[in-house]
Amino acid sequence: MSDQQVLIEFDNVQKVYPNGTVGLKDINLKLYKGEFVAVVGLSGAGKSTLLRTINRMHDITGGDLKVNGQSIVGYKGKNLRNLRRSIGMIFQDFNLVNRSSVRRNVLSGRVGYYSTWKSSLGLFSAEDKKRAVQALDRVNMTEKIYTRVDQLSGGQQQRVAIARALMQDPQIMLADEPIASLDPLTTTAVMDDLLNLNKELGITVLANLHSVPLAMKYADRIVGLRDGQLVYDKPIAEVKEEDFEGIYTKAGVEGGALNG
Ligand SMILES: Nc1ncnc2c1ncn2[C@@H]1O[C@H](COP(=O)(O)OP(=O)(O)OP(=O)(O)O)[C@@H](O)[C@H]1O
Repeated sequence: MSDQQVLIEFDNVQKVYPNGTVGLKDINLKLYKGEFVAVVGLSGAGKSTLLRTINRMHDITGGDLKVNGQSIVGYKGKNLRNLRRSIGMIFQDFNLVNRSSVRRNVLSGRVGYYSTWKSSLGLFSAEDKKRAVQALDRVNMTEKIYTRVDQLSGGQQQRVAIARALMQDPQIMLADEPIASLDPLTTTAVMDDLLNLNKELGITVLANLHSVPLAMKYADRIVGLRDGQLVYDKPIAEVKEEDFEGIYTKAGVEGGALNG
C-alpha cells in the first residue's frame, strides 16, 4: 500500500478525556485511500475514540492528525463543515429518526449541502431526491422508501443509515460497531454493503469490529488497539487467527497479540 495515497495520518496522537482517562496514546498510523481497515480490540481499548477523532467528534489532545495531507486539528467553520461532509459515519444503534420515513432520513444526509433554513423546511432539490433513491438502491432498500423507520428490522435500519451517509458523497466511511446489534444474516448484508461501497465507489472504510473472523473476511488490513495504544497492524495476507487467540474471552486475557 506504500505506493498509494495516504488519506489519514495519525502522528503521535494522544487523547486524554477531560476526566483524565487516556483514550489514545502515541498513535502513529497511516491509512491509505481505498483501504477497508478493521479496528479490533477489547472493550475500552480506544476504537471508538480513534474513529471519532477523524471527524472531530472528539478533539485530540496531543500530536497531529491529517486528512488529505492537511492537519484537521485547528479546523473551524467552513473547513470543519467540509471535513465532516466528506466523512460518513454509521453507529451501532443506527442513529436514525425513528418516527420519520426512510426517505426523510436518507435525505437528511444531504443537509451539509444546504443552508439551515432550507433543510429545516425539507426543501431538497429534485436532484437530491433522485440521489436518495439511488443511495437506497445501493443497499437494496428502495421498496421501503416510504416506510417509517421504526417499522424496519435492525439490519434494514443500518442499511438506511448507510444510504444516509452515502448522501454526503463521502470519501471516508467510519463504521462504529456497525453490526453489534444485528443477527448473523443481517450482519452479512450490512458488511456486504460496506464492502460494496468500498470496492465500487472507492470509499475508504474504517470499521470497528468485535469479530475477528468478520474482520478477516472483509478487511484489507487489521489494526488492533489495547489500552489506547496501537499494538497490531497487518495487511490481511499476513494476519493469522492465532494472533487474536482468546482475545474476547476472559481466559484469553493472559495471551494473544492484543491482550499483552
Ligand atoms: N466521553 C468520555 N469521557 C471519558 N472517558 C471516555 C469517554 N469516552 C470514552 N472514554 C474512555 O476512553 C477509553 C476508550 O474508550 P472507547 O469507547 O474509545 O473504547 P472502545 O474500544 O471503542 O470500546 P467499546 O468496544 O466498548 O466501544 C475507555 O477507557 C473509555 O472509558
